[in-house]
Amino acid sequence: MILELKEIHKNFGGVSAIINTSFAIKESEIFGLIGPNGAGKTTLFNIITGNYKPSSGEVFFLEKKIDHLKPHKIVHLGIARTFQNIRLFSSMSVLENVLIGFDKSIKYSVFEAFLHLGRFSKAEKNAKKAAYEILEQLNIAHLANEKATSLSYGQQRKVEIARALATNPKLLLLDEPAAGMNSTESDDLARLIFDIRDNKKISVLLIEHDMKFVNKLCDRVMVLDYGKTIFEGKPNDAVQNPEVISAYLGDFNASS
Ligand SMILES: Nc1ncnc2c1ncn2[C@@H]1O[C@H](COP(=O)(O)OP(=O)(O)OP(=O)(O)O)[C@@H](O)[C@H]1O
Repeated sequence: MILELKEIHKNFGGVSAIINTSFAIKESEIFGLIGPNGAGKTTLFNIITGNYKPSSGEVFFLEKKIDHLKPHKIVHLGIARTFQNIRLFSSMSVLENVLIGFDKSIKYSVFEAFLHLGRFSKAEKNAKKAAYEILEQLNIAHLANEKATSLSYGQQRKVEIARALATNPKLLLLDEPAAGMNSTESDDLARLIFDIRDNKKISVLLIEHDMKFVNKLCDRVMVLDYGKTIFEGKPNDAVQNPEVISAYLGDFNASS
């Protein structure tokens, strides 16, 4: 297992956002987290990335217990994420936004950086080359010098994914990656996620409301409702499960 959550509870004051949730993701799996607004999906992401501590329960990444670690340590171990609301640096170019992801792998002294010497310029050159390779894989290398926030919504989401990939993750967490995309963009994104999984052997955990996207992409899904797990299994079975339909999918089934 690449990731394992055991009996997670999370309370915010009087609100139980997550109630006794356990699940595990296998290596090279694409796993979907779905459920209505406020179900606790983003809270689970924040627990996995170390932004929230669970009230109780444990999180293991590649068999190592990580629920007590700070977010930057967890990035170093190999978990990267994107956000529901895109978080790019507006004054920076696409390339510069992606280069931020490489910080953890660049080792040089402040003195070397100041003089643009030795390891600094070598590390900088290597990081730029690797950033271009990622941008090429995502078909946005031609936009490297554009201001990140001048791009279309779909392209900005790709820049966020590029920045996450720059940290060289083993597990990628995507929070509503297809939100706001048209069907051509979301088909393109699905191909990209398959490509990341197949060629880079990165496991993917994603939150998504677009059930067609989830059906196409995910090996397994977990459905949350008010912090409780109401289903875990194949997406095709989820859409036929009565509890899932009444909690979440009524509209989806009626419209498809
Ligand atoms: N920092 C916080 N402080 C207090 N309550 C919080 C906090 N973060 C989340 N919650 C509460 O926890 C519950 C779960 O919220 P969460 O954002 O995880 O849901 P979600 O499934 O990601 O919803 P959405 O699909 O709208 O993003 C909600 O009741 C929310 O108000």
